[in-house]
Amino acid sequence: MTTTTDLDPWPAPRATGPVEATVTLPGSKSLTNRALVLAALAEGPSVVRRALRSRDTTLMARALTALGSHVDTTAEDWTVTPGAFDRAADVDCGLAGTVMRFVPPAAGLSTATVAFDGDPHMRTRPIGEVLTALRGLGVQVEDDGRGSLPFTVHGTGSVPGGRVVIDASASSQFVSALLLAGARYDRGVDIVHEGKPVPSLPHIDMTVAVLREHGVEVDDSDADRWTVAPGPVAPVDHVIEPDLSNAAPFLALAAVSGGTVTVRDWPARTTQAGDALRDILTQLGCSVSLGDEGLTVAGPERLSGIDVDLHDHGELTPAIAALCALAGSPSHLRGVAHIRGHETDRLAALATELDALGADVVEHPDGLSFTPAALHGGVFHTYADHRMAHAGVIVGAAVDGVEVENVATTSKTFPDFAGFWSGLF
Ligand SMILES: O=C(O)C1=C[C@@H](OP(=O)(O)O)[C@@H](O)[C@H](O)C1
Ligand SMILES: C=C(OP(=O)(O)O)C(=O)O
Repeated sequence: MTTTTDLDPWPAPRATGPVEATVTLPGSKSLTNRALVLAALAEGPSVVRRALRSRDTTLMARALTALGSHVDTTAEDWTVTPGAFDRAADVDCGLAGTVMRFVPPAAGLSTATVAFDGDPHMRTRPIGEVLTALRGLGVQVEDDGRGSLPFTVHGTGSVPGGRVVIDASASSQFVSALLLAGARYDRGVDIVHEGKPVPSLPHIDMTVAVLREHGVEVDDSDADRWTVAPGPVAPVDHVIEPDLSNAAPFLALAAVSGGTVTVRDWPARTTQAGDALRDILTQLGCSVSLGDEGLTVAGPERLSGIDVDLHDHGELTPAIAALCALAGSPSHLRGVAHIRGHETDRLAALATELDALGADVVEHPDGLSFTPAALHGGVFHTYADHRMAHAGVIVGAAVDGVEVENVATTSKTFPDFAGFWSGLF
């Protein structure tokens, strides 16, 4: 008897001609999980419309429910009714950076003990700076001294708050985490970053924007400093934008097939890092236009190589790297040392997997460079990383015989990605 499992290599669909498609994509992970946390800290019920229903957001809903909120995810629009954080809880962070970083500062407000753990790889992702900062703000945190999962927050019902200095060069989420709960701390929070530049700054801008929607007073007028005034968090009726980072493989499909793909509901103004795709795809030689129907990308006959700093939008690196491996001239992707701490060491994983398919790729401490080479088929390993799977299917659309191992790992941020993707060919 033959059995298949989710881990078995999945033959990636090959585009045999230009792909023409218009797609409606699921909601943003980053916006959904911020909306859920702030709704749970608010003074009354909130609605999260077009919430992303995926592993990361389900884990967030469960974590906030475990703390004491009521999160109803049965309908398409989710409702959050805040409740007292008064029960002992075990929080499963899975592989979600947003759950591991955003929930502990909220758990500090609980009157009970909250224990955190996650997937095996999650125990290697950085969190120590947040735990140290929380202790500085008056939260009792117990860990084994390694500054990683598992750890326990012993809530006392209130957090003094105040000023804290943090090195957020490993992840912007360290800052977002402290900002999200800050208004509920007795003295608010005053966060100062000291260290190498903070990556993914648009994600901190997103946190500030969502806080302001909830009526929270935030001052971000000085570089590397953010203050949140103590005060109530107002309930909000959120409408979640489509996930623009998850748009990358779909727009890339137009890029590699010489086709045309439109992503509906692309916001005219947004704090999502994925909006940078408009500029990056233009540099790669695509024609990009934002109109009433959405964002439309038309692929060129041959992609041009690029030299770009992805420090602000590192989560786009896997998809962009796949395009660079297929381009007709050399590329250099820089400024993304921090993505070695993402779902996997993405620079090492991309270099290994693209090299195995014939790419001429060099791994640098903070990026990757590519020289044009003919790619061939083979198994593309994904290291339980949804965006590695995106890189694999992009190459597979352009090259015969690419098989993507554990394509189901895409469920982190996209329900039934493989089914949706196959429907476009
Ligand atoms: O706050 C967020 O929602 C995110 C921030 C970024 O993290 P880093 O700053 O760790 O890159 C980004 O890469 C991640 O996908 C989502
Ligand atoms: C880095 C990512 O996720 P996380 O929220 O787990 O950090 C990502 O989605 O690319």
